[in-house]
Amino acid sequence: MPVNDSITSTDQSDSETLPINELFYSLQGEGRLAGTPSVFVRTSGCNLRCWFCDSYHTSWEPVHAQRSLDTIVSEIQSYSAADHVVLTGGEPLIHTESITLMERLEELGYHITVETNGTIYREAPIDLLSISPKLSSSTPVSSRDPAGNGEWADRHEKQRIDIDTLATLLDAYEFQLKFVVTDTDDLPEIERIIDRVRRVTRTTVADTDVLLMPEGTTRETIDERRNEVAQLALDNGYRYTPRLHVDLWNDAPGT
Ligand SMILES: C[S@@+](CC[C@H](N)C(=O)[O-])C[C@H]1O[C@@H](n2cnc3c(N)ncnc32)[C@H](O)[C@@H]1O
Ligand SMILES: Nc1nc2[nH]cc(C(=O)O)c2c(=O)[nH]1
Ligand code: SF4
Ligand SMILES: [Mg+2]
Repeated sequence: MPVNDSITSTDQSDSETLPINELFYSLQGEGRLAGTPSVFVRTSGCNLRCWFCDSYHTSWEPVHAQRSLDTIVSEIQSYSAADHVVLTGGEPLIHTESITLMERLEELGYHITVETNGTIYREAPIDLLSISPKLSSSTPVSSRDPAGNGEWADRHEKQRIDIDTLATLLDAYEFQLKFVVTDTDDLPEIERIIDRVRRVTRTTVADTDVLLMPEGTTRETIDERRNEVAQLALDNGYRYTPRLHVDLWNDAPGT
């Protein structure tokens, strides 16, 4: 439990709401905080449509209940062992109300990680920005479209990488760059993106700030892919990140 959890907010946020797909307590499964007990708040709605999106009901078919920030904060506090919150989605930074939520959580002393696709800049009290820039292998071309016939492909392709926004985010926050790897062929594009960002940002992007994560939502898929992704990390000096939640709980909901 955060130390200053007795502070109550006096702002006008009681009337603000966010579309919430799910809220649950789990171990952070990905990235440099993997293994950390955390409350996950998953907003609904996304500006992209990755064909492999593991949160289908926030992107392709968004379903949600609008929930007041008060009830979201209360439910987070009900997990009394947690002092880390992960705000994810969908794309949490499409919602301005996400900022108010983070301001309230900061007042309460929580460590805040935001999982984002890196296409939107917002000023907010973020402790770790976990950016997952999307590669061309994420584009929902007709042969890989889970919901139609490639109707989203052009829009996704145009919006998935914005180097200036990425650089602005890296300059503003403690970050990790977490790439979803479907195949070893993804490597040249990852290198190009890092190279382009390094030319624009004022921050140093170390190779160990770059995390390679196997694509997959089930143990079977991760089993097939983890060794080649680990080898890519070894060969190039990048980090490998597991998907601990998949190892532990496979594709069970709320994990
Ligand atoms: C559902 S996204 C939500 C946050 C944000 N929209 C984003 O993409 O970063 C959460 C994390 O899951 C990753 N992800 C989504 N589908 C995946 C899959 N099939 N395999 C591996 N990682 C996946 C994303 O790249 C991101 O790091
Ligand atoms: N355990 C667990 N860790 C995660 N790290 C990032 C997640 C996400 O969906 O953003 C996630 C998730 O869905 N579950
Ligand atoms: S950007 Fe994130 S939430 Fe949106 S479709 Fe891709 S993986 Fe899913
Ligand atoms: Mg997930």
